[in-house]
Amino acid sequence: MNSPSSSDHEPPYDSFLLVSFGGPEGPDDVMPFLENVLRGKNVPRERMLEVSEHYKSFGGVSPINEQNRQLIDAIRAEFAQHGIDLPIYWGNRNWHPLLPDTLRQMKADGRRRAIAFFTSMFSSYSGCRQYRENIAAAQQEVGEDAPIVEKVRMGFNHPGFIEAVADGLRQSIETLGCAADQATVLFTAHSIPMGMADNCDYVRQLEEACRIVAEQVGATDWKLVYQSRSGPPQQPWLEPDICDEIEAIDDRKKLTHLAVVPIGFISDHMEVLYDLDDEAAELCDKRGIVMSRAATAGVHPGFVSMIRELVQERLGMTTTKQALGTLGPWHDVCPQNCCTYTPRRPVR
Ligand SMILES: C=CC1=C(C)c2cc3[nH]c(cc4nc(cc5[nH]c(cc1n2)c(C)c5CCC(=O)O)C(CCC(=O)O)=C4C)c(C)c3C=C
Ligand SMILES: [Fe+2]
Ligand SMILES: [Fe+2]
Repeated sequence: MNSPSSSDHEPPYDSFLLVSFGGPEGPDDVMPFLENVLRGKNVPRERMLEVSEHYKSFGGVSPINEQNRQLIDAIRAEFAQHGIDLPIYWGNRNWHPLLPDTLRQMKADGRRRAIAFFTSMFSSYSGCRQYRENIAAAQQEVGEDAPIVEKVRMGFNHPGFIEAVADGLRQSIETLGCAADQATVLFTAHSIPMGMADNCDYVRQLEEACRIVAEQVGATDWKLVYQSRSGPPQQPWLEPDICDEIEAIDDRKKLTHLAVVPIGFISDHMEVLYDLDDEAAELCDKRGIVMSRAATAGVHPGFVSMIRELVQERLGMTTTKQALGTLGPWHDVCPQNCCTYTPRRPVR
């Protein structure tokens, strides 16, 4: 699915592909989008309808597509500034522009081999293997001479991503008006089923990124929590949920100031706006807790420069691979068993 970065038989890289999740752009898109997201996943129909209401309360428009357009503009400027001459394409898993259409266009434009960036900073089935499967399916659909697509390594511990998250947290703590070592900090990421978490380094990478950010900012009271769980109650997913944790801390020691850092998401899409800015904020309000939600990486210059540096690595324009902390630069090419998903039987 993701062949080695260079070989005598392969054409040179001639394009860049942003691979993302996609989101509805109007009320009529919401249900077909959610059908796409949840195909093959053990998620109750009631949860799908509940999430559809979140989207509909925002006019059926997810901000994710506009955020990706802005990211593409920023990447284009960054590439130009650093002499990277690659046309940029964009394809999604769940909504237009869909990957098969993008690969078809790339083939028509004569593109033969692309460097891809997935909008997921942490390894999981959803953020790694499923995207590679989506690309393989799109290549099949396009047929002979579909472009080869090779992803850059995961950037969870790259200094550019860490800088973007750390800046968001610093700003949040400033808004709260307390010292970094006085703030309670909850880093949050998308919950996933244990059957997915067991087969990838999602939690290990998240814990490491949170630790590095907290250390850079000087935050000592921090914890990684999860949000946006979609499974049936009997199925184990990663815990604790952010709202449960807020209640537990508040019951234990009367929480006054809380910084919430959506480290698991690169932009302010629906799961951030609804689950954090509405639900978690409402809970904090009810309990008299002052909450500040940190900005996501978005188009932070550090984040955009990280994408450019990861591309430069693949182009052979640099021999240095930057990574903070203890895990080192992640693999360029996913091993055979990378990020598999074997759903666990529900506990009865
Ligand atoms: C079994 C796992 C998951 C289910 C079920 C699930 C449902 C679900 N997700 C969204 C919307 C988004 N999810 C996003 C990221 C994301 N989702 C999962 C897992 C499940 N989601 C993971 C592991 C991740 C992080 C990695 C990734 O794929 O990005 C995002 C953000 C995507 C981005 O590019 O930033 C969105 C949006 C919905 C609506 C949904 C259905 C109930
Ligand atoms: Fe999701
Ligand atoms: Fe992987």
